[in-house]
Amino acid sequence: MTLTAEANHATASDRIVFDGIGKHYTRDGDHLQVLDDCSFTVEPGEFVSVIGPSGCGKTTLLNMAAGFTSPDDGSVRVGSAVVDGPHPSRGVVFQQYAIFGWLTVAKNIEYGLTLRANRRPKAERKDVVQRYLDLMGLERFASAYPKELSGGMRQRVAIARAYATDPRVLLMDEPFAALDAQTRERMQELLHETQLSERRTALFITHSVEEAIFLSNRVVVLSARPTDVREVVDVAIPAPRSAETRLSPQFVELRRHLEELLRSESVERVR
Ligand SMILES: Nc1ncnc2c1ncn2[C@@H]1O[C@H](COP(=O)(O)OP(=O)(O)OP(=O)(O)O)[C@@H](O)[C@H]1O
Repeated sequence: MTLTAEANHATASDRIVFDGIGKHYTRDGDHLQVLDDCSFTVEPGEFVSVIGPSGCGKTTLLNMAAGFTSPDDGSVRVGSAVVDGPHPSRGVVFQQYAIFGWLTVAKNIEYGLTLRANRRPKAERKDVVQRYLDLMGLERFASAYPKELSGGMRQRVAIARAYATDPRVLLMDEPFAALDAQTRERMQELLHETQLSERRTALFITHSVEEAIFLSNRVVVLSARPTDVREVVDVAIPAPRSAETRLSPQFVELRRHLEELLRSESVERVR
């Protein structure tokens, strides 16, 4: 099996297009041009990671797709619609555990399905919650509260909650950055397995080259600021991927190539 974008859920209306994005911030009265004519596409059902030098604007791009911030130039489109604000059709997972401490695991997963914009009948909600408890290995923790869970488990709840609302696209901003190395690898494997069964259109921000390769169909490498796309790399490694995949010559060669690209961008920046 390959990790191609033959979508289960995804349709052409789930394509994410970053088209000629420009964005600046004003800091201490100075103009900081972060993004400059940055363009790339996430095809329906595709999992795309974005990597780039520190501070190059990765989170800014994800926030634009989420509708939390808008570009100065260009546009972000999901399908034919220009993103102009948050919408439940775009699920977001952050680095911090953005789950509710006063709700059980099951209630956290169910939460989005109880909101007016996305309300489902009770029986359907129960099925959806069960499905994502199973997929994320949380069956035994359905009635636990977040404070009783490890960091990795809390992130599983956050991911399950994002999937449960059946979003057209998933936007994930370094969701595993705060986890220890072993938990992080296990989480990557879980997310990879989930992606194989769900085939959502997903945009994933990370600082980890290895994580990007392991999870993705393609990796977008951003340049140093003012940022545009330095290279888009295809990850033609068959799925399902496993711990051994990380040791394969193809994986190691891709990692070397991407690390070299990042290094050259960082060097250019400090010059
Ligand atoms: N609201 C803001 N006001 C001023 N500057 C900002 C704002 N948001 C981001 N920046 C600056 O814009 C640049 C890009 O930020 P962003 O968080 O998008 O980059 P990033 O690539 O995700 O960063 P990191 O690699 O540290 O995760 C950074 O220099 C950041 O300090």
